[in-house]
Amino acid sequence: MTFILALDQGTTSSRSILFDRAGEALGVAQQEFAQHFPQPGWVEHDAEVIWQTQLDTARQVLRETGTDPRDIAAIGIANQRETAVLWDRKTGQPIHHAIVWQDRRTAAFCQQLIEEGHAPTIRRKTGLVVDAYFSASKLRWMLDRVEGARDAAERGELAFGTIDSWLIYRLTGGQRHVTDPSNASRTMLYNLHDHAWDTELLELFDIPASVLPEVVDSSAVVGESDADVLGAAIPIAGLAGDQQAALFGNQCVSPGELKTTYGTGCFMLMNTGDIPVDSAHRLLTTVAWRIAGETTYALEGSVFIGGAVVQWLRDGLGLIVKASEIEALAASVPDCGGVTLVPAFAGLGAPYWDADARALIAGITRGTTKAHFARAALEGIAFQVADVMGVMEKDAGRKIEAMRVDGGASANNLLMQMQANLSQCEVIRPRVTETTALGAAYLAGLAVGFWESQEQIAAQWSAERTFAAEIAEEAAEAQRAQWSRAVERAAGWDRAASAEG
Ligand SMILES: Nc1ncnc2c1ncn2[C@@H]1O[C@H](COP(=O)(O)OP(=O)(O)O)[C@@H](O)[C@H]1O
Ligand SMILES: O=P(O)(O)OC[C@H](O)CO
Repeated sequence: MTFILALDQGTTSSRSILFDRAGEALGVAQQEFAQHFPQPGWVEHDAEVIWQTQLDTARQVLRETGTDPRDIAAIGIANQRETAVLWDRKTGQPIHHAIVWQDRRTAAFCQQLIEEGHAPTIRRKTGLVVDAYFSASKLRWMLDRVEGARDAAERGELAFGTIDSWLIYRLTGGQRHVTDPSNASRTMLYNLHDHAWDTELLELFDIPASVLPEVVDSSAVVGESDADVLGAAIPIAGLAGDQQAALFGNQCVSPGELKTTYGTGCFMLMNTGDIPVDSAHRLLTTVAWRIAGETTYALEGSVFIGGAVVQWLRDGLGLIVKASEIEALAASVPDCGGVTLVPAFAGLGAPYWDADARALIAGITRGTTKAHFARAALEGIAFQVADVMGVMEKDAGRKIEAMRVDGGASANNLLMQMQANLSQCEVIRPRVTETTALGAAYLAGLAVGFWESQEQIAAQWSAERTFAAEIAEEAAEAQRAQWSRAVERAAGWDRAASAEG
């Protein structure tokens, strides 16, 4: 048994990566898939397409590397989190498009929960801020709005899952309906302290317990792939939300270690060990992983729009053809020329939690060019991450001196330098930036003895490049003050768009 197959099901693409025992990626297959925006603020995926693209890429990577599926020791899965799928247990068919984590359709319902005073209880039980981001209100919406769904659910005919559950259900030919605590802790239905679905919350969201998956460890054999799917029955032995998988893959395994993943969104997670630390600044308390029944927790700052702003410059404005072109365009000007871009396309996440904020570009003058827009877009990503780091430092009670990074947009040197400047810390990029897939592979490989210990894995991590701050603290503070003025103007912009449709 010589390989681990990692499935990295992200917001914009499905990827399959084959890893060897040295933690090296031997092959990668990737497919982007359609994003559906049926109404302003709504974001959906076709769950069937998610499955098909994931399956195609898995088959492709095996084919292209000439790998016999019998040589795969285990499958590990990392997935976009919170995105809710509801399917028919008998047919295995989704009864509605998946409602994506970025979707704001349930913002009004969440506001109502806050006004009714439920936020403190929800926070205490789940570690989450009440927001449309999480799965519970999305699931409730489907049960209420899809004809016949609630009755079918009451009869036990429907299954709910985040993307991990959905993929495992399909991989096992409908045999297994499971999730792990890192994913469960993003639903707003999972009690962090009881390590179980919470009856009171199920009642509050009007969710029948019959739709829920069984919660299993993040690193354990939870089933086998159906032999017809990949050509052999392969143990499925690792599963985690993609951000937690990246924390593991980037080897932030000791308390206090943190990373930020720059993908569609940006997610900063700090390992807090076996303590579910409560944030005083609206960061999320979340499960990092559960191994052999032992839960590790993390504090998280979630930024909804990261690399997605680069996609918008590419697809929405047509300023670039490929995402990677943004670096040269942005570097062609020495600064943003006074332009600030707040990319609040889907509201603002941590630390603002403002569902009604909308994007704006401020400070445009007659001399503004597309290069200034490109540079302001990158800075907008870095400013948001700097905001999150600011509150993470307050919660941690110390200055953060260094942060590991990963994800697609971490390849951008200019962005990483901006981050080091604005956050006044070292930004450390590892040799392998596919840490999400690697984390899932490690979780799976540990469960089947492919890797013997976490120590063996830790030895595989190494830095590729470190970015140190090149501007003085006062200059960083001045830039951040300007950013804050722009954020104030984006705040609460679109109250109407959040009305529940
Ligand atoms: N060189 C780059 N500079 C800035 N952003 C980039 C660059 N390359 C890719 N991206 C952005 O990174 C994201 C893809 O990263 P990835 O980690 O694959 O995301 P996800 O897992 O969310 O699909 C896209 O939003 C893309 O626009
Ligand atoms: O698809 P990504 O990598 O941007 O991750 C999305 C997050 O899991 C959403 O919480």
